[in-house]
Amino acid sequence: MAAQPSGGKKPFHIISPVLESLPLSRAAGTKVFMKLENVQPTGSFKIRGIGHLCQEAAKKGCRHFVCSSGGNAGLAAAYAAKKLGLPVTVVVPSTTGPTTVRKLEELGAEVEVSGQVWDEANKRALELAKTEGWVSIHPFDHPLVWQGHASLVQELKDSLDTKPDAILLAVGGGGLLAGVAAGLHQVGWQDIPIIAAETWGTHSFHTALAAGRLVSLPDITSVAKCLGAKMVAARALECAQECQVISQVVEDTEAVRAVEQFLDDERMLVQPACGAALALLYTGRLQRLQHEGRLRTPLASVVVVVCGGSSMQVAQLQALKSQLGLE
Ligand SMILES: COC[C@H](NCc1c(COP(=O)(O)O)cnc(C)c1O)C(=O)O
Repeated sequence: MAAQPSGGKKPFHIISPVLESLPLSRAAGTKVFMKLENVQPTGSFKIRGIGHLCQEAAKKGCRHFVCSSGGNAGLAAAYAAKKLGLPVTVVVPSTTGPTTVRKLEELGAEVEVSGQVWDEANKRALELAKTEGWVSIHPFDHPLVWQGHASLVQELKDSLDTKPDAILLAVGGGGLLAGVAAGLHQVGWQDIPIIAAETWGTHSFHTALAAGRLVSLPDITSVAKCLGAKMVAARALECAQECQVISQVVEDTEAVRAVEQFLDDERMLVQPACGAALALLYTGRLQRLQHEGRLRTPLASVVVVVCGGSSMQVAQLQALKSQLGLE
C-alpha cells in the first residue's frame, strides 16, 4: 500500500493503474508500462501534490485557497477545496480554454482570467493570496506538492515486478519532475534516468539546463499551454544535479500526433502536454538516446507517466491538427 504522504489523512488521489502498452512497446523497441495518471480525479497527476498541499494548508487554518494554473492544477485545487469544504479562487491565463473554466466553476471554484500566460496569472494569484486567511497553492513549486507527487513512484515500486530502466515524463514548471525524483530517492531507485519532455515553445527546463541556471523564456509559443511556465522551479534544476535527467524537446506536431496515435492505440484522450512525453516513444527518441549511448542497450522496460490533462475533446484535437497543418 502506498505511504500516506499527508500524515494518515486519506489522500485525494487514487492508486492509479500500471498497464503494459503493446503499441507503445512496439514503437519504442522496448517494454513500455503506462502509469495512468489520466484516470485520477480531475484527470491528471496534479491531485497528488496539490491535494496534499491543500490538506496541509487546511490543517494550518487556511480559509480560502488561491491557485494559479494552466488548468489542471486549478482543477485539482478545486476538487481538494470541495472535499475540504473550503472556497477556492483559481486564476488562469487567457489561453486556458472555456471547457476548463466551465469544469472549474462546476467544481465550485471562483475563476479569474488574468494575463496571457501562466506567469502573469500567477502574479495576480499572489496578490490575492495577501488577503487575510487566503493561502496560495502553487501549481508546481512547493515541497509539499513534490512530496505528494512522489507517491506515484512508491506505487510503481509496489506494482512492478522489476525496476524500470527509465521513467519518461513531461515538464512544465518542473513539479512532476521534482516529485518523481524525490520518489525515486525514497524507494532507492535514484539510479533510474528520468527523460524529461517539453515542446519547443515551453522548453524552459531545456534552456535552463543548457545555461546552467534558471532562465525565463521570452514567451510561450507552443500549443501545449499546460507546459507553459516561462521559468521552471529551481528545484527542477537541482534534480538534474542529483540524478540522471535527460532533457528532450519535441515539436508541437509530434506532441499532437502522439495524442492522436495514443487515442487510436489505447482509447484514451490526453492533452498535448502529455503528448510531449508520449512523443518520445512514438518518434524514436528512445532508440536515438540508446544509439547515442545516453541510455543502455537493451532496455528491459521503461515507464511513461501518462500525466493526462482534463480539458481535451475530439473537436480540440481536430482544431489543433488543422492549426498545425496535420491531416
Ligand atoms: C502552466 O501550467 C502548469 C500546470 N500544468 C502542468 C502539467 C504538466 C507539467 O507538470 P509540472 O512540470 O508543471 O509539474 C504535465 N502534464 C499536464 C497535463 C499538466 O497540466 C497547471 O495545470 O497549472
